[in-house]
Amino acid sequence: MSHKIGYLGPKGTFTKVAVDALFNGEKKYSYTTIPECIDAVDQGHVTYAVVPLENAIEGSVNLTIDYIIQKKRLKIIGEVDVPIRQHLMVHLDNQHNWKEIEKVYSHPHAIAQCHRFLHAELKRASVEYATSTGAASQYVSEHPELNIASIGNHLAALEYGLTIVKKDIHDFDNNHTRFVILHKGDTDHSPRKLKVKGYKTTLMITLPTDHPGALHQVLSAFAWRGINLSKIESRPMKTGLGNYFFIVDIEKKWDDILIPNSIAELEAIGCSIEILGSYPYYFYES
Ligand SMILES: O=C(O)C(=O)Cc1ccccc1
Repeated sequence: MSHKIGYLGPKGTFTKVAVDALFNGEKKYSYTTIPECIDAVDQGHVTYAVVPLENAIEGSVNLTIDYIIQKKRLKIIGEVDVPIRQHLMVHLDNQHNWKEIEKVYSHPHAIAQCHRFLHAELKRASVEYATSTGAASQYVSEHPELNIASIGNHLAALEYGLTIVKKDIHDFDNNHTRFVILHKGDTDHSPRKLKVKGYKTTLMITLPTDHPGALHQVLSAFAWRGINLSKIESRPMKTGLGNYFFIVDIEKKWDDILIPNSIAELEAIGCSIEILGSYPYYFYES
């Protein structure tokens, strides 16, 4: 059976690279923004959505985390970590005057990954944020009369017929992004192309306000059970300055003993816990 999969599009985005690596022969639907992708799963227009979650240089994609948390019925059911190479591209008509580019278009994370390059080589250019690197590249292809460039991957250049004028402009070599598959509920029937590398469980933990040392107790509940954490991050609750929740990634598949017991221990001190998913992460192969 073929499934419908939504992704952050249009053509030529990094998310499209991730979705093509994960799924074979499924129907893929492009959405312009991350919230639109997530809504499409929530409302049943697609069965799965693939969205970026975290970048090695820029950190979390807050829009994704905050929006998943609002739509708590969705679960993370898989993850792939994709290497990210950023290139500067222009319309063919502008390939010889790219050093005089006036505006650079891209997704905010792509811009953030190339700050040093932009500061050193394109000081006079202003930055224009787009919903994705694909959307930025499409805009550049449609406006040959403007002296503008986009930042994106080589597929975007191919898809939109743009010329890459400077390759590998990301500031740090080890540039990777985690993409996650979201689904309503835990049952997952779609076949994946990639081999499983390991398992993670992602929790959202809200601390009690009247309990000194609560974060320390959260960490020790996992530590004394020998459970490894691969990420801990605080996000504002949006209820006032100083109110946070924590996103914790555990390097472990859901089990019937260790994880439930650590959660019970944390609930006993007044923490509230949401399970955002317990899922395999895959080896990336292009
Ligand atoms: O805009 C894209 O192509 C995306 O898929 C989001 C993104 C942007 C920068 C790095 C990784 C993912």
